Amino acid sequence: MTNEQMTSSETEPTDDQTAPTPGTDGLADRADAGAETTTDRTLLETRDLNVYYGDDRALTDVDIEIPEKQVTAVIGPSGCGKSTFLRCINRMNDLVDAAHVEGELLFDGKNVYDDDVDPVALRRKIGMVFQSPNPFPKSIRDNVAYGLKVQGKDDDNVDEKVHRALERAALLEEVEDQLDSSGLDLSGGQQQRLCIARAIAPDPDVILMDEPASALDPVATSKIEDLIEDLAEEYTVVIVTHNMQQAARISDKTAVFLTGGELVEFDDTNKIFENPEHDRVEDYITGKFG
Ligand SMILES: Nc1ncnc2c1ncn2[C@@H]1O[C@H](COP(=O)(O)OP(=O)(O)OP(=O)(O)O)[C@@H](O)[C@H]1O
Repeated sequence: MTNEQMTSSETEPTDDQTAPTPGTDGLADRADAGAETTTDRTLLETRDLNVYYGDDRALTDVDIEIPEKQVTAVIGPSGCGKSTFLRCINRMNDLVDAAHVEGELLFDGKNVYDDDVDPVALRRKIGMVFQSPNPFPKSIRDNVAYGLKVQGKDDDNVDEKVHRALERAALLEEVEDQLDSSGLDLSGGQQQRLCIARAIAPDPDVILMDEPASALDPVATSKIEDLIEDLAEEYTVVIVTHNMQQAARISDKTAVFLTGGELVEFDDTNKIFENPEHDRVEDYITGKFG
């Protein structure tokens, strides 16, 4: 297992994890830099981003500016590159041998593909939640504490941080009396909120979500949607969804990718759904294809 693989949030922790030395990850510490809450400040930006799997291009010349502390939805038909785009943001595509990235992806002005950026540190600042809830076969407490342990912050405050993350993920009330029970004993919706708590425990700036509610029933989905809207007060959220109603309900901005990995339109969600610029986007939104 490589160092990179160890800290992808899907991966089981091991005993030999070491925390990277602060200040050597190539990334600025936004908290220390005194970053303030803003609404339209760009936090993530791509310039001419192209991604290939072998010779096949999955993303084509993508230029986008994703604002801080808002929900950006990424929609489009199957195979248009939504997940590929998401995985570029925290360099999860590094783990795919065939993947090759060209162009720039700036996080707070820094190209995450620069040689001096540590992808492990990057993934702590840009956390990820996957389609199927994937808690570790460990206690609820240890699932949430996992991110802190990897970060070398397994200190006296760990319980307080676990509580805070569970509260932030709207799960604390339901599990407060069973923190030592297995995370796998929770319902699907609770497991997904546990995974969200695990992602936010290290206090990231960005949370990437790849269809986080697609495996859940309507009640659990609704809770996750409420939570996502809430999280955007504190975090920048980028969510891939197949569900256009969900994108319309919870996002501030929507990016529409179409076949060939082309970003065809990116705008305020209301504009995309009520009056898109491009006929192809309108056709997609109105269900004429995809
Ligand atoms: N690991 C991989 N190896 C080779 N090709 C891949 C890999 N992952 C994705 N692709 C290809 O890249 C293109 C974009 O895939 P991606 O999964 O990003 O699309 P998507 O829009 O997220 O699709 P879906 O909505 O079906 O999940 C597709 O043609 C897909 O077959």
